[in-house]
Order: sequence, then C-alpha cells, then structure tokens
Amino acid sequence: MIKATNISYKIGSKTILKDISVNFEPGKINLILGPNGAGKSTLVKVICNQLKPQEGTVFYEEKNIRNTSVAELAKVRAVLSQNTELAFPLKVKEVVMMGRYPHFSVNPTSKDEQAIKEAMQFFDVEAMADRDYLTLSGGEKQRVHFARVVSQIWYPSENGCRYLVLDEPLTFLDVHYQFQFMHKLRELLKQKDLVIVGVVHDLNLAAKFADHLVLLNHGELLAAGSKEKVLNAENMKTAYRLEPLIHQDERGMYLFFE
Ligand SMILES: Nc1ncnc2c1ncn2[C@@H]1O[C@H](COP(=O)(O)OP(=O)(O)OP(=O)(O)O)[C@@H](O)[C@H]1O
Repeated sequence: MIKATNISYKIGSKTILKDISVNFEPGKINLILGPNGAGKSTLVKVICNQLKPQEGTVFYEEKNIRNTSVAELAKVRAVLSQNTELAFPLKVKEVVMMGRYPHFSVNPTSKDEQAIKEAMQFFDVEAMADRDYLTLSGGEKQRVHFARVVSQIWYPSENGCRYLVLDEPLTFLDVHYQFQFMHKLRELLKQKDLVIVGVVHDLNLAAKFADHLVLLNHGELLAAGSKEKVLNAENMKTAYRLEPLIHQDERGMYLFFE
C-alpha cells in the first residue's frame, strides 16, 4: 500500500498541494482526477519520491520512502511520466530494456531478456521489437513505454509490494487501445502485490474502471473513495465548473456534460 499523510508542497509562496492524505491499496485501480493545474502530477511526483514535500510523509507499506535509496526504490516502483519522448534512434526492444536497468549492472541477464519479451507480448509490441522507436506512431510509442515500465516490475519483489504509477497513460491512445490498456491493468492486478496509481482526465473511463478515486482541486483533496462518492454532481461542478447529467444503469455510470 502507498500511504501519503498530510502532504503539503509549495514552490516559493505558491501552495501546490495542501494537506493531502490518501491511501492507494494493492489489487485496485486507483485513479487521480482533477482539472488542469489541480496538482495531480505534483502529487504523483511526491508519491514517487521525485519531489520532496515540505510537510507530510509517504510510506510504501511501513517504510518512509525518504529512507529508501533511489536504487532500491527503482527495483519495485515504475513510473510512466507525462514526458517520455526519446530523441535517440533506439530499437523498440532497447527502449523496453531501459525498464530493466535497475536490475543489472553491465549486461542484461536471461531473466531481463525474458521480462522484456513477456512485457512486449503483453502490450502487443513484440512484432515491433527490432524497429527504430522514432518511426513509431504516438500510440505505438506509448505502448512501448507501457512495456518498458511494466518490465521494470515484472517479477515479484522479495519483500513487499510492487508499485506502478502512471501519469496520463491514455494520451495518444485511440479508444480501442484506451480500453485495452485499462483491461490490461485489470489483468495485471491478478498479481496481488501490485499497487496501481494513475492520473486520467476521462471521467467516464474512470467511472468504468476505477476501484478508488481521488479528486483534487486547487491543490486540495476534494473527495476520495468510490465513483458514486466522488463523481457526483456537486463535486463535478466544483472541480470542472460544469453541471453533469449523471446516468446509472446496469452497465455502469455515465457522465454527460453540456
Ligand atoms: N516548477 C514549478 N514552478 C511553478 N509552478 C509550478 C511548478 N510545477 C508545477 N507548478 C504549478 O502547480 C500547479 C499544479 O501543477 P500540476 O502539473 O501538478 O497539475 P496537474 O493537475 O497535473 O495539471 P494538468 O492536468 O494540466 O496536467 C499548476 O498551477 C502548475 O503551474
């Protein structure tokens, strides 16, 4: 489990996150929502130990991540950041192998080779393994990065959970691959030690797939919990300044905005 308690983050006199406490449990799709500038990416960076909050603590299980080395953390925690563009003419399989860098020192082992092969199969990019990454479409590149980050935590860790943190993973994906990706996350969750946290903008995808939602607004926690609790008319109006029509039937919940 990731447990963040009383997180406050400031840049100069500007408060970016204010007293945020959230829990992200294994076995669930945990999604962070909120309007542009709400602080979602900043919270993601804090829970990944890429930014140090002025106040508050982040625990992975019982361990304060401040007391975990970068190398140790990289073995169990993979992050898909918003800006993953690479400028080098690498083969797809070389990009995916970057995910294994925390696990070997000079040359990849057969275990690393196996991990990237299986991760490429999982995200349907194995056929592109020898292609120049730079020639791929935006959506294809994104799937290669999924294979890269998931290969990083492909094998269970010796102690504790594995953590997959995804900042806007659905960018560049068409509706087919958006749904496919969310179903793949579900499949990954069969591994009970996996904690998944993602940032998304699509409220209907969140309503369909999320088990736990966190809604930020102006750096504050507006709501956290089930989709019924978070995606209600009042919260939507506060966060997005739009009045939704919320429809619920046996297939799920839908939000329409005008
Ligand atoms: N280094 C920085 N210097 C100044 N302001 C910053 C810095 N980093 C973030 N901010 C500001 O903090 C606020 C939150 O940014 P953040 O990227 O976390 O938002 P977000 O919710 O991820 O937004 P988006 O949906 O647009 O990606 C924004 O107003 C942003 O301009």
